[in-house]
Amino acid sequence: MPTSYQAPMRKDQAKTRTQSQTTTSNLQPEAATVAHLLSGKGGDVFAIKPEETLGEAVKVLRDRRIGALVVTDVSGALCGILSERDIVRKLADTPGQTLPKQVRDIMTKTVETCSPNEALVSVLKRMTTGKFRHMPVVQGGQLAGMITIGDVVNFRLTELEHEALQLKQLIVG
Ligand SMILES: NC(=O)C1=CN([C@@H]2O[C@H](COP(=O)(O)OP(=O)(O)OC[C@H]3O[C@@H](n4cnc5c(N)ncnc54)[C@H](O)[C@@H]3O)[C@@H](O)[C@H]2O)C=CC1
Ligand SMILES: O=c1[nH]c(=O)c2[nH+]cn([C@@H]3O[C@H](COP(=O)(O)O)[C@@H](O)[C@H]3O)c2[nH]1
Repeated sequence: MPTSYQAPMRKDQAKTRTQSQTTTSNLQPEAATVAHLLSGKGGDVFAIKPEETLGEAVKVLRDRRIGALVVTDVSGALCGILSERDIVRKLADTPGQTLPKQVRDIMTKTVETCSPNEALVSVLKRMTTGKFRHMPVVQGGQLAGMITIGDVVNFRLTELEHEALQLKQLIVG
C-alpha cells in the first residue's frame, strides 16, 4: 500500500501558519530559507514504494491532489522521485500498457534534494536549471518535507502582502 511518510515534527514546524507568517514577514527575500517555508506548510511527505504500480501511484496523486511522490525503500530512505510528468511521458511511450508497470521502472533515481537551511532563492534557481518543480527536503539523511515551485511563489506572495501592509501602516500611521 502507498504510504504517507510523516516526518518528525520539529519545534519550528509546530507553529501555526499565522505565527510563521508573522515571524518571517521582516525577512529580506534572499534570507528566506526552506525551513521558513516548511514552518508554515509542515513536514509531511507522501511516499510510495518502488515495487508499487503506476496505477497505485496515479490514485495517490489524484486523492492527495499533488503532482509528485517521493519513492522510499523498505528502510524509509529516499530512493527516487516520481512526478506526473514521468507518468505522462510513459503513457505516450507505451499506450494502454503503462499503469501495470512498477514505479521503479520510470522514477528518477538520482534525486537532487535540498536542506532546511538552504535559501529559497537558491532552491528556485536549482529547480529552474534542473527543470523540475518538486524537491524533497532532507535533513540528517531523513526526509523532512517536500517543496514545490508553487510553494515558493505562494510564500513570496504572502511576504509581499505583509510588506505592502507594513508600508501602508507606516504611511497611514
Ligand atoms: N503550492 C501552493 O501553495 C500553491 C500552488 N498554486 C498553484 O497550483 C499549481 C500546482 O501546485 P504546486 O505546488 O506547484 O504542485 P503540487 O500540486 O504538486 O503541490 C500542491 C501542494 O502539495 C504539496 N506536495 C506535493 N507533493 C507532495 C508530496 N509528495 N508530499 C508532501 N507534500 C506534497 C506541495 O508542497 C504543495 O504544497 C501551480 O500552478 C501553482 O502555482 C496556487 C496557489 C498556492
Ligand atoms: O533530481 C531531481 N530532483 C528533484 O527534486 C526532482 N523533482 C522532480 N524531478 C524529476 O524532474 C522531472 C520533472 O519533474 P516535475 O514534475 O517535478 O517538474 C521528472 O522526471 C521528475 O522525476 C526531480 N529530479
